[in-house]
Amino acid sequence: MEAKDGQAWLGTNGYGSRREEDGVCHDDSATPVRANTVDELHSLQRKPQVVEDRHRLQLQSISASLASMTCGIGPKLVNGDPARKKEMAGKAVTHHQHHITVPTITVSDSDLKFTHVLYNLSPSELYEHAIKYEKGSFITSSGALATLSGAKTGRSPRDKRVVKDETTDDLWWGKGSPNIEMDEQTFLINRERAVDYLNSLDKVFVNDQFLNWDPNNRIKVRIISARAYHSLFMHNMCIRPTYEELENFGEPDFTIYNAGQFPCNRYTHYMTSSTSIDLNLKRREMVILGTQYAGEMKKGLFSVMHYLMPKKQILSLHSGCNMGRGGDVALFFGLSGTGKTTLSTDRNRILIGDDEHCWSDNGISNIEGGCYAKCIDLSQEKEPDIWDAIKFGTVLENVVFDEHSREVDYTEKSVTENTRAAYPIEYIANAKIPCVGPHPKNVILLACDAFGVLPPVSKLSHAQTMYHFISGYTALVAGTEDGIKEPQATFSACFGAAFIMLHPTRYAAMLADKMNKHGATGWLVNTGWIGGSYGVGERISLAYTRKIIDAIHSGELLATSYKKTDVFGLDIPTKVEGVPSELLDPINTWEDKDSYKLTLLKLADLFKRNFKVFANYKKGGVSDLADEIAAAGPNF
Ligand SMILES: Nc1ncnc2c1ncn2[C@@H]1O[C@H](COP(=O)(O)OP(=O)(O)O)[C@@H](O)[C@H]1O
Ligand SMILES: C=C(OP(=O)(O)O)C(=O)O
Ligand SMILES: [Ca+2]
Ligand SMILES: [Mn+2]
Repeated sequence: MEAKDGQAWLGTNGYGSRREEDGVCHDDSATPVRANTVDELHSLQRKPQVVEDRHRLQLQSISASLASMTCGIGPKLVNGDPARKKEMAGKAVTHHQHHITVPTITVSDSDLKFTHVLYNLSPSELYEHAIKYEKGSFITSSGALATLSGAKTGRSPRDKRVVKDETTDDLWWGKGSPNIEMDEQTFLINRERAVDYLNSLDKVFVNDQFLNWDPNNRIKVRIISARAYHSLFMHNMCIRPTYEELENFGEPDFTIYNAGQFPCNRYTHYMTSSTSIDLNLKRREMVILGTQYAGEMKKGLFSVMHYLMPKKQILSLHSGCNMGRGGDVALFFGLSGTGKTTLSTDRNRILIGDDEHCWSDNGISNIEGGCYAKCIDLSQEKEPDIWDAIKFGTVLENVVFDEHSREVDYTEKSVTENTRAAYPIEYIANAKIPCVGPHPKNVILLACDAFGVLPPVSKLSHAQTMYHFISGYTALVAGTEDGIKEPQATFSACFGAAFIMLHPTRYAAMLADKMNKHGATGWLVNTGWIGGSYGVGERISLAYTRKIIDAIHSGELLATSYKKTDVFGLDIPTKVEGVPSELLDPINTWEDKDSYKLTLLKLADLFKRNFKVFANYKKGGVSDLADEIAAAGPNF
């Protein structure tokens, strides 16, 4: 390129302000930076945090949390990133080097080291830690943080243990219960293992946050973990304190020690694998060993709420919740994968929460501050709001993406089918903040029936609502890798047997009472198969299910005409706006009518057998209703 052309080019590309009178190019159009070295320049970039006494108090409180049970004194803690220490060396900037030391006679090497505390970091800081130190962390094309949860890509309910002592006598123990017992001593052994592991690290992440948007029944939780992924996940999923709230946080009501990278010791009593999730309600602590699946923390805290809230006559619910513009609230119960998150996230309604709620005398409140959506086969067209929520700050677990463009392929199951996105609830455009609402008008029970015999929608009597709530049915198709399989029926009491702490009838009695008092209507919606079981039929389209849900919300379905089905005795509408009427009765969509009847009876039999244990249960407060509820199940 010739000089002349070069000058002409210079003059038109935006650098026109360069002075060239003396023939020399001066690069002085802007004020120069006040720095003599690159390091000095970099130190200008970040505004230091103001040192306050609260840092010292927080460190003391965290040190107490991390104290070993045997020596009773917490580790030496330093606020801030260990990597910044070297950078700051020899500088006057000591704001990140606040530490606490307890005068002791050092008897072990671990007393000589410092552990850095990364306290309530921002998403930006957590991204940087994840990307720098945690293999498998990447920024996707939409700005989300892609992470890997390691060997476990789902929860491990068989490894959950609950300490049995005088405070937990009234829990649900024994057959069918999710609460596998453990003694206090074993809990302390696992706790010590987790604490030693965390203290052996250079740095730990600490989140101090809240649960429950009902200000009168809010609890303070502390999560101590070793991964930025875990800290960002909980930042998104719990309620984020304001600066002032954090300043006055004080001591937590409940603490999680997440040492998920480190296994439990299989020689320890009660251990049946290298994973253990241990809940101690008296100590108000949970220990996680041997699993990095982040959902374990979220659902672990949910178990705690299932214990604490009913004590205050507040019903804890494994349900999604949204509200119409006119203030009508709907609950969506259902087991994993049945549509709580998908259907509570609705363009035309305000989202209160996707998974965990409380129903008190004042109405509904979300327990969490975020949502945890399944991402498998996610599409922008079908689920635009969830799609748009997957942006900077969102944790994307176990997804597969293009190495170069970082576009996520949501159809890809090579890591797991349980791919997930965790995002703060305000990432959904029409979220209700604070996440509270009035008493529900509709209670929708979701079942993904892969047998394809339950109607797409039925209106439930009061007794039927209780029957199906206690049954907690869904049927999914087991692992895809072994080819086509029979649908697997699952019955999970209260649509959340893995999380409830008291006998199911206790929650059912409260639900019956509240629905009665506030005049809520129960519905059963099958988000699963039509036209045959898995392998023959197909899953009902999300578009049709949304039409059905719209008709429930609008009141259209209360006004329409109904007919009763055989066997299950369900009332099904003859017409739903926007849904072909022949779909509404499953017998119409099955080509092989004999096979339909056999499958229907088979499912009814599974329901009957499952319900036997509850039919005779007289202890929980619904005993007077027991016969009526049992009679509301299938008859054949
Ligand atoms: N008709 C339907 N209704 C609801 N969800 C459906 C339907 N068809 C397919 N799906 C898919 O099923 C999954 C439901 O999962 P999700 O809403 O996360 O369940 P939950 O929150 O109850 O665990 C989503 O991936 C959704 O796209
Ligand atoms: C996070 C979970 O909940 P869900 O699938 O109901 O969203 C889970 O069961 O691990
Ligand atoms: Ca969900
Ligand atoms: Mn859920």
